[in-house]
Amino acid sequence: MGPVRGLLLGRCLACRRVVTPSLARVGSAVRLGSTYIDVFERARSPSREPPTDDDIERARSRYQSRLENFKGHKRKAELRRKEERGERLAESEILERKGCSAKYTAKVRQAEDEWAVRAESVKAGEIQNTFDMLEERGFVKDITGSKETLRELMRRKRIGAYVGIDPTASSLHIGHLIPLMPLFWMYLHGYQTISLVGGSTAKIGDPTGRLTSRENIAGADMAMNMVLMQTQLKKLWLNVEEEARKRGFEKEWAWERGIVNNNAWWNSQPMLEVLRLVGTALRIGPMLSRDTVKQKMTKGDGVSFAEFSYPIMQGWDWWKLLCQRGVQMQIGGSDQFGNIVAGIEVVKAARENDNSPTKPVRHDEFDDPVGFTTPLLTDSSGVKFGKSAGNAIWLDEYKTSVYDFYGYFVRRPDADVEKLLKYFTFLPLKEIGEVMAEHNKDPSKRVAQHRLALEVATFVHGKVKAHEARDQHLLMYSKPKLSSSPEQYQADESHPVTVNTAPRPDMILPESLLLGSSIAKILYASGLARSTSEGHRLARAQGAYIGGAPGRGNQGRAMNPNQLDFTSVKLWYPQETRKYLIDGKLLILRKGKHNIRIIKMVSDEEYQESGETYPGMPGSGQVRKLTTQLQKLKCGLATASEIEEEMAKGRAKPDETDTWVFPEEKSEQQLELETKLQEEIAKKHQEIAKKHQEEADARNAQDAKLAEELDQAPEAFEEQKDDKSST
Ligand SMILES: Nc1ncnc2c1ncn2[C@@H]1O[C@H](COP(=O)(O)OP(=O)(O)OP(=O)(O)O)[C@@H](O)[C@H]1O
Ligand SMILES: N[C@@H](Cc1ccc(O)cc1)C(=O)O
Repeated sequence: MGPVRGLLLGRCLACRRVVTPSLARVGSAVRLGSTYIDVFERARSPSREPPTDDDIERARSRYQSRLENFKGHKRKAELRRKEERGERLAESEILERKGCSAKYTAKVRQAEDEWAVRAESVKAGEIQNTFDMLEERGFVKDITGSKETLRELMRRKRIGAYVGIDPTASSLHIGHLIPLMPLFWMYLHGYQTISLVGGSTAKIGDPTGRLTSRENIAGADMAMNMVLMQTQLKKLWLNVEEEARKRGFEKEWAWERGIVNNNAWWNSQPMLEVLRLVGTALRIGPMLSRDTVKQKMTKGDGVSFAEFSYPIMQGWDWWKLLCQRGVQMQIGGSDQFGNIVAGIEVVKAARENDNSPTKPVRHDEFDDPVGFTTPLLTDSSGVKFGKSAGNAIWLDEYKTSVYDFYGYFVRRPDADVEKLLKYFTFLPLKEIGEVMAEHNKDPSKRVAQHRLALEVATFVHGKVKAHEARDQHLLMYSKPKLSSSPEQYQADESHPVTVNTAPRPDMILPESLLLGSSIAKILYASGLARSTSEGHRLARAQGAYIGGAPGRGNQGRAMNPNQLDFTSVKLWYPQETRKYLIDGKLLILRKGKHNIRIIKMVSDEEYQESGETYPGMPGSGQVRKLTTQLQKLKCGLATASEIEEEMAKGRAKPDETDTWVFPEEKSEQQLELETKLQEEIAKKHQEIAKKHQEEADARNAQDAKLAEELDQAPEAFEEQKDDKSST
């Protein structure tokens, strides 16, 4: 009350007049909250200019904010005392203490209240515990602690969870979906969820379950894998949103999903910090006795120090995610159990040794890190599906076509199909039961397999491609009964590029183009612009982006493959592009959100040998051919019909050397020339038609004249005829 009393009672907040002690005394009922009004009223004096309404309003708001400030201080002190007593602070209280905006804090508080209501409903058995749902669907194999603690934790807290994947290949595969699906389900039930791309861990390579070390991946390939994988994850997350809409999940403000790359911390991580926080606590003995280490040391090619440290790196990721995003849970395939257990040790050690005031505090067992693993998806011979085993079914349609992807699921045996429906689809269990009942009436129809294939293909590749694949399969194996009309496909295709319709992102382009041409030409060649001039416009309007930031110095230092932020493309000199090359050979361009090109630079000879061509390639012929045809037509060297015939031939059998990377996209110049040619042809046709008409008119006129003359003098006509025939 002290400082406030001084402020408020010392001076009237409206007229700024000093309030004398006697005035303050008059307001004996003066209390915080009414102070201003009382003091102000009493400060009014006929000898002074009375304050205006504006003065009063200003004073009122000044008073209000001081009051709030005061209340804030009081509240912060209260929270500090609560923390000192060792009591748990809610997330909103922590934010309040940190001085976060009142609006945001209020939202967090509301989310907490909603979660508390939900937790009570789960306790009362009105809502299913999310853990039970995951277990029912078969996602839980091993748990790191007691099942009851995990259930209770998931009931009480809107915890954060993550799944990590190393970008050691250019695509995800269906094996990855197994630990990702419970993460997606948790998102749909309101938890905070993160998918992590292990840009740094991939450089070391997880030795789990291997006898030989992973091969080093070149910087450019790693950067390409990271971009492709992040793009795929983004696509999956957007399709999860779509599933949520479809299945009636109502999205709340507190739902959180994200993709992070562990480069974000490893790129600037002092080794000393890791050694100090966790290195001192972890014991070599138990680490050496881990199965992976023992197996690889005795039966494989030995264990490098880096491989030995891999679980610590993975655990450090968890610690970082716990500090930054409150991620308390890790999910992985069953081969990850050892790494998850090691991660728990790392997190505990780091928490113990970290002295920073902002570290996540442990109050009880519900603050401990927890994890569970999912079963492994294996092929018919029991081998884990994965890139190392070489049996992966990829999510990238250019590595496994949508048709083959669909086919894989259609071929699943009857005995597995129900389990797979639970793993891979968002269908409620009741609906899965109905599908199975229908299937069991006549298993030869493979109703459940088709449903499974359609659901997964829709989730991964989008509705249009999934239905196309389904229809192709039905056509192949049974009498077609297509339920999806072509209009359905067109409806989606008429949209601009979306995650599910984006063209193939990786391509090659020759060195001479990438290092010797304007960025506008490169945008055109990569299919991101429809012409060089559109490329110009895009660059000028900064509507296209390039991966990373330029290297320093005139020569252009190769870009750091780990820094995959995007910078707006500008109209720079051709030699500037070099600065954006990753590892001297990879260029990443983007237009809009989803239209990405990962361009590998190859020598001109290599490009020529590949037989590829790109829009705007010198001598690729389209524009030249059209110009020649136009000139021929104008100079009368060819007739309109001949040109038309030639054009029709070109359409019916496209010249092999004319196959463009994105043939559906014609350049503006080409379109313009085509239009001109069409106009010219039409003009020629018109001219010919007009000439024919004139000739016909002339002939008709002559005939009419003759007929008239004949009418008048038939004999004369006969004579004329006779004359003609005699000559
Ligand atoms: N076939 C699978 N079944 C279930 N989970 C899998 C499968 N394949 C990978 N995972 C899980 O996906 C996550 C990422 O796996 P990872 O990056 O090691 O891919 P991978 O294809 O298994 O690699 P590799 O075959 O080279 O070991 C891990 O949690 C892993 O357990
Ligand atoms: N080690 C995991 C990937 C991973 C990487 C980093 C993490 O923080 C978590 C998981 C695997 O290879 O399957």
